[in-house]
Amino acid sequence: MEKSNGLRVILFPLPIQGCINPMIQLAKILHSRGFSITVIHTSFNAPKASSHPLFTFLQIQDGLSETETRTDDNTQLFTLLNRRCETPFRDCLTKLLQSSDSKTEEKKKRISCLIHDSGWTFTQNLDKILKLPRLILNVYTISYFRGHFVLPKLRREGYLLSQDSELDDLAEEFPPLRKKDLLRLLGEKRELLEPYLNMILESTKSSSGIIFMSCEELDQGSLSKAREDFKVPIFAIGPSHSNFPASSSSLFTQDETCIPWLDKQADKSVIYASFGSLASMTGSELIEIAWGLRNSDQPFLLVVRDGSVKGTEAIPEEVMARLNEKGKIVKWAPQQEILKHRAIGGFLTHNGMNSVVESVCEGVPMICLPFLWDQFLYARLVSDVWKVGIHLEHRIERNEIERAVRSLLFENEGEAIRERMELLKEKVERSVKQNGSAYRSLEHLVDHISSF
Ligand SMILES: Cc1cn([C@H]2C[C@H](O)[C@@H](COP(=O)(O)OP(=O)(O)O[C@H]3O[C@H](CO)[C@@H](O)[C@H](O)[C@H]3O)O2)c(=O)[nH]c1=O
Ligand SMILES: C[C@@H](CO)CCNc1ncnc2nc[nH]c12
Repeated sequence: MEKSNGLRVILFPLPIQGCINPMIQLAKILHSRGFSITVIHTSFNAPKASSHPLFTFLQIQDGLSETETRTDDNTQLFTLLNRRCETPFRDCLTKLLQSSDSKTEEKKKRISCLIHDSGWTFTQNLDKILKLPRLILNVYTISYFRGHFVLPKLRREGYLLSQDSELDDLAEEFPPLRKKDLLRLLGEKRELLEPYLNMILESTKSSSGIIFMSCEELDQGSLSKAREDFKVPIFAIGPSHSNFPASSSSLFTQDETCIPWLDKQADKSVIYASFGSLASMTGSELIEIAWGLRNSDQPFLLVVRDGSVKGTEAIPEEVMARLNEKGKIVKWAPQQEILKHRAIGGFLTHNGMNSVVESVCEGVPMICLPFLWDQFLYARLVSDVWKVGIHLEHRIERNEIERAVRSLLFENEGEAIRERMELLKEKVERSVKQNGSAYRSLEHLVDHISSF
């Protein structure tokens, strides 16, 4: 760890697991470069301060009620958060800026900038008052971020298909999505999509720079295009999961019995299945997934997050007994440790950004079952572009899942996928190592922040 460089950075994550993890990771990276870190966070989904004794945490009151947090319209949730947080955030930051002029040793560190999730849009209203450089942390791939601004237009025009046969075709409007993916994406409940995306675009363009946790190796061609689009400095600092694990920022309690259970399994034999912190499914979909895994006759570790199954359908006891012969079902798992484990042979995933990147960094091939939003795009990157996974094509059926597991573990297709995954993993590793493209981008970011 380098010693302090006398500068403090203020971080402001969006309060969902998939956004907290990359922000805490960024905090660890910047801290290792000598920056002091203050994290401002909402009371909703507050990160555990005690897991990060080196950082300062400040909580603001978002005033969200239980029911307001339990919506299936994510855009609505983020819009509401933006409305509720503007005043408490401004007050909190103003106080901080004032006290950093004071003389105590710790507070003397100069606040150099604010880095917030791209989903916070009210912050641009404060630029004039606070006069603090503002950078955006973007948790998407560059390709998704650039591409997704077209969604409101497609929605307005009523993106439709005339022929069933077109469903598998590439969606020219937003490659590498296929038309069927785009239909699913546009079908999501998102009442406030257009105004929200407009505000994200404005806030991004008026920022002092954008940070992506992706890199050129994962986002071929998009980086130069994004520089043209947004006209602000862009830093693609890459995923550095091996140096800075994300699991310490978990909002849920991890089931620690997973690792001893994995220790008893053969090399590359286990399918790990998990679907992130937002996706939900019906009880019968869960049962199809569980039977698909069970019928493959391979050991499996399945995460069923509390609240992720719609309705009250629990897995019937006699089914549970059959599942337990081969599998282990937990509520939340130490995912990164699991993906690192020699016993893991594949990852049945919803393709959230963090899960995909963690899987690539550990070289674990995937079976793709995206549920929403950006997940559809990463699933196509995995299956159609990088070719390091098998896509279930949105069919949640036990036979399909069983077949995918067998192909991945025992057939030529799986062998080829594993070879390509090994190459992709090495490429990304090289990128974050000294003189790699992501490494150099991080150096530029550190210089940029230090220059304010
Ligand atoms: C289910 C489960 C997850 N995790 C960790 C792994 C990941 O770092 C993190 C989940 O992040 P993701 O894989 O991106 O998934 P999720 O939480 O759904 O992420 C949301 O945010 C992501 C980033 O915006 C989006 O790409 C997703 O579409 C969106 O749903 O939580 C665990 O450590 N244990 C678990 O059991
Ligand atoms: C507000 C954005 C950053 O610009 C958070 C990223 N994650 C997400 N953003 C919007 N809708 C989502 N549905 C699931 N995850 C989502």
